[in-house]
Order: sequence, then structure tokens, then C-alpha cells
Amino acid sequence: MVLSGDFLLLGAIGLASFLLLLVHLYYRHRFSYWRKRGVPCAASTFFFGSYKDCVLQKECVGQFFQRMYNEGSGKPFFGIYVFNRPALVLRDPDVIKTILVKEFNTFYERHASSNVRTDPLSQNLFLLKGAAWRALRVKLTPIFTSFRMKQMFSLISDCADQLREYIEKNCTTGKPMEMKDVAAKYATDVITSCAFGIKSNCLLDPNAEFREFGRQIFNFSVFRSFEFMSAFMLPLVTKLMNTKFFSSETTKFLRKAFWDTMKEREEKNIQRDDILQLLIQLKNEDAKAHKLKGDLLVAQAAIFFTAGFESSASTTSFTLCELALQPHLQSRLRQEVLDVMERNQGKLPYEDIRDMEYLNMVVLETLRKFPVLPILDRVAGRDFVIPGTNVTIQKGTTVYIPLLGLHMDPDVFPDPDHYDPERFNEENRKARHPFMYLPFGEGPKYCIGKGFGLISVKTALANIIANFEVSTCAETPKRLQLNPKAMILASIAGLYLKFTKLKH
Ligand code: HEM
Repeated sequence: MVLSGDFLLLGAIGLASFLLLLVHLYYRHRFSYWRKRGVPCAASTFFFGSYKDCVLQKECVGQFFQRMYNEGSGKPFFGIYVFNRPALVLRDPDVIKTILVKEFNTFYERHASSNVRTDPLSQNLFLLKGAAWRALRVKLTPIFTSFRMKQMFSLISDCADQLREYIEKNCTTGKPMEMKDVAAKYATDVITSCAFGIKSNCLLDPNAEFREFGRQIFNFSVFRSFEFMSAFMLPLVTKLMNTKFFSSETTKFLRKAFWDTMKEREEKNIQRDDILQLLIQLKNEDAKAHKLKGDLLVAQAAIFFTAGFESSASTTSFTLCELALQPHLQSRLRQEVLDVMERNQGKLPYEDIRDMEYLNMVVLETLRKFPVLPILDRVAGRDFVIPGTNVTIQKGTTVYIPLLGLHMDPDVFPDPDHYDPERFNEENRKARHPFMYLPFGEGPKYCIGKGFGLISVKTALANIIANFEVSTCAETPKRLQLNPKAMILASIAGLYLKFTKLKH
């Protein structure tokens, strides 16, 4: 008996050692992928690959890719392993241009994908692939023309009036305000008004439902961070574990909001210059083909809501924080805004907001330091040899464009931590390679809401700066600490600022 027990133990140890050896050989083989192809690459550890600090939430995704960009210094691209998956980080702006624009027909997909069965609103423009994405992009592009933006501007302007009133009411208490939350309330009001035709009243009602659901989508709890990470980095895990981009409650809420308003519009024949009106039009045009209908329609409004409010709120609040830290920049911007108001009987018209030169430079500089979505990615649809090299990107390989790395490269943006809108004056802009600065992405998949996001942010900033002095307080971070759990760039401690009403 003792003998057979020993044999069993020996057998178990032998089997375990054999399995360990297999795992070791598998990872050794896997992690030699880039070396065998002569591509410099990052150090890798068992299971995590190069991605360990990000998975363990020691750094956020943007910072991880910035670190990889810096490690690959002097090289046009740099190999990494996301867990066991080899991927390529692009550094050279010409290679980036090739992948995003010239070779779009090869690199036409993102790594993330939709999971329609369990997450019906994931069939949106951001996550759909192939022909479904292409057909949708063609249909949705006319929603965001400059002409449509102008039509929607009065809705945005109404929200900016409410934002001014909100700050005016709250600043009398002398207490600092958490600007990211205030800006998110404004941005949610803007996007729900334009995309759902609904007044969500986030600035008026502290318990507004849309703000609550918005918070849930971007609540970076450990589980929510895992859901985001798997959606972007491990789509297979999303499928196996049924993790969701939109929770069942959010889906139910957005569906109801969308269909109730659509029904009311159709029954009462209400016409409004907004995104919902254009979606109704598309639905009716597509009715015979039975294409754009049901959840596919709601999914588009849902992604406009999600992509729209968080990005705009972050950009507005990061800008105000930087302007509070450097009051002379704030004074210059205020002068530009007041000059425009003087020429327009105290008003801020659409074209003037869109074209204000310094305001534009300020917003672009914020998006350099804080590209809200800090990476772009594309997947190779076929084997592709990088021009001028003998390196093949194999079909199915993901390439990453590390926006934070590019935007903080001291060779292109000297003293990159210093906030300086002059980097975006005409002369400096012309002197740079345009693909070193890509806050909205590039090529046919670039951000469809770029114009909308910019006008929403600029309208908020112009209204605030014209009416309030924005200053720092004890809680304002001198140097922003990014939230390591967030897939997007977000301050870990919030953005507290003080507002003082100006007397003109
Ligand atoms: C400051 C504001 C914003 C920033 C910085 C931003 C940034 C981005 C970036 C970097 C991408 C990926 C582009 C690529 O892969 O090349 C993107 C895509 C997208 N954005 Fe935005 N965005 C902003 C505002 C908005 C707004 C307001 C909306 C909607 C109303 C929106 C809707 C989308 C959609 C639907 C996509 C996917 C486009 C496609 O794949 O065809 N974004 N955005």
C-alpha cells in the first residue's frame, strides 16, 4: 500500500512537472515571436506577457502604451505581448499614416468586437465589423455635417445657458466644484437633447436618470474595468464570460428612452433639428430593406451617448484645470471671447465659436496632453509587409497607435508636461508631422463625432470663461494622477476648481 501511495505521488509530481514543462515551452515559443522576426520587443512575464502592470492596475492603458512607445525609442515599431498575443506598437508617423489611411483596406477593423446575442446595443458603429460597419458609417456620416451641427447649435447653446446658471448658483457658496462631474452633467444634457431628443435635466436635477446611467457606464470598479479591458483587449473573454459594454439595466433604460421619444414624435408628427430626427428618417428610408431598425437603431444612439458625453466632459474639465493653473492663458482666452461677444451684441454664434483661434489652440493642447481615448488599434486583414522593411505583420495581428506616447514625445513636443497652446499656432502646426497628433484618430474610421464634440466643448468653455474667473483651490491637483483602472484618461482624484463671477 505504502509503495503504491509513493508511486501515485511520484506519478502526480511527474505529471505536474511535465505539464509545467509544456507550459514553459509554450510561453518560450510564444514570447520568441518578435525576436525571430528581428523586431525589438518588450520584456514579458508568464501569463501576462508585457501587459502585467496594466492588468494589475498599476498603470492605465494609456500609460502602458506610452511606456512601450518610450521603450521602443529610435525604432519605427516595437513588439509587445498582450497576455500571450503578439501585437505591434507603432511609433513612426509615416508607418502610422500607411496603416490608418493608405492601407485601410488591409487594416479596416478594431480588435474589440460586438456580442449581439448578450449585449444587443454593442452592435454600434464603434464595435461593428466589416461590411456592417461600412454600410452604417455611410448612413450615419450625414448626421454630423457642419450644416447639421449649425442646426443643432441652439440645443447646445441652451444647455450652455443652464451650465452658466448652474455655476453662478453654486459659486456663491464659495465651495470648490468637482468640474468633471459638472461638465459631465452639461455634456449629458447636450447629447441627450441632440441624440435622444430628451431634456435629461442633469444640471437641474441631482438624481437625473441619464446621469445615473452615464455614471454606471464609466464606473471604473474592478469588475467594470475588467469588462472594459476584455472588450478592448480580450474579445474572446467577452464572448466566453458574457461581459457587457452596456449592462442589461442600461440597455433597458436606453431602449425605453429611445422608443418612447420616437413614438411620441411619430404620433404627434413633431419635427426637431436633432440626431433622433435623422435616425427616424434613416429608419423610414430603410423600412423596405428592413435594415436600420430595432436595436440596431438604438445601438447608434447609445454609442453617441456613451462616446459623446464622457469625452467632452473630460476635455472641458481638463482644460479648465490647466487654465486655472496658468491664469495668463485664461485672460487671453477671455479677451478673445469677450471681443466676439462685443461684435455680436453679447451673443456667441456658432461660426464664431467654431472659428475662434485661441479657443481652438487651447482645446487642441488639452487633447494633446489628455487624449481621452489614449490608443487607436487596427487588425491586419491579410499578411502585410511594412514598407521599407522585411517585417511582415501577419493576418490577425493587432497594431496599436499609442496616442499618449506620440503626444508626449519630447522630440516633437518639447517639455511635454508643460501646457502651452502655442504648440498649435499655425507655424508650429505646419512644422510637425500631422500623424504625431491624432486625438480623434485618422482615416475612414476617425471619430464621427469630432465636430460635434469640439463645438460642445468650445461652447461650454467660452460661456464659462466669459463669465467666471476659474482658480485652483486646496483640492486641485498640481500634477494630475491618472486613474489606473480607467480605459480612458481620467483623473483619480477628481478636478476641483473655484469659480468667481465676473462683473463686466
Ligand atoms: C472630445 C471629444 C471626442 C474625442 C477626443 C473622441 C475621440 C475618438 C477616437 C480617438 C476615436 C477612434 C478613432 C479611430 O479609431 O481612428 C473615436 C471614434 C468614435 N467616436 Fe469619438 N471622440 C469624441 C467625441 C465624440 C462624440 C461627441 C461622438 C458622438 C456624438 C463620438 C462618437 C464616436 C464614434 C461613433 C466612433 C467610432 C467611429 C467609427 O468606428 O466609425 N465621439 N472617437
